[in-house]
Amino acid sequence: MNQSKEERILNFVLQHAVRGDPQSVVDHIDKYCSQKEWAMNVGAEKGLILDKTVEEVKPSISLELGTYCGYSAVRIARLLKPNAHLITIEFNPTYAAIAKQMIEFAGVQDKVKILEGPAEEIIPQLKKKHEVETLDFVFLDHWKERYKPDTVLLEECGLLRRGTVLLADNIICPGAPDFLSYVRNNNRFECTNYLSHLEYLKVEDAMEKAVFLG
Ligand SMILES: Cn1cnc(CNC(=O)c2cc(-c3ccc(F)cc3)cc(O)c2O)c1
Ligand SMILES: [Mg+2]
Repeated sequence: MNQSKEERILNFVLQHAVRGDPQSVVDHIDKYCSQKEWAMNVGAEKGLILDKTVEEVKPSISLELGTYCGYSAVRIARLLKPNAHLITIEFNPTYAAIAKQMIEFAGVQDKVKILEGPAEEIIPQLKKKHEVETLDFVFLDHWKERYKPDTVLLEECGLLRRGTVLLADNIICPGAPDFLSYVRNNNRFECTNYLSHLEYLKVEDAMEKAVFLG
């Protein structure tokens, strides 16, 4: 049976990256996806914006929406302080299985919990089932039309606190217009735009940081 693109990315990492070295895993995914096959990882350029935000927030508990192959989960986990954790939600079971192997190869499995299913079903379970109080950092990188409804759901579930930082990928391409107008016109969010480029291409893209003011 033919391999999927995501399996080819994973196999390239398993064969060429250094086991237990998250930076090596990130670098090899970027090498494969820039030279062989494009894939929707946040990539190195926007990845630096993600890194700077994680380093600034120093989150104890982070949530990622949209795991895909685990690139940004590994990217975030490599910067987390001891005893800090990342919960990452992936709807697609095939992607989740690839990401699990990627995260384990990188050696960050003790910092990352992958939850499979629709974010709108899992978010309401985070407090009771996954012992989350409030979130320090949220990276939105799943279906773009879900950014706004899932942000509203996070607030309704009491998962945001004063200072919770949301960082959203793909604000220009593919775009998340309803999310952007929601957070920018809502006086309970302080927004900052970071102009960048779509992963592995010269196409313009941007990330939006939205700090919840409580
Ligand atoms: C199927 N699926 C499972 N998860 C998701 C959520 N992610 C995206 O949709 C996504 C898409 C693109 C993109 C695709 C085609 C194109 F021409 C330009 C950009 C880039 C990204 O960084 C993304 O995060 C989609
Ligand atoms: Mg993205």
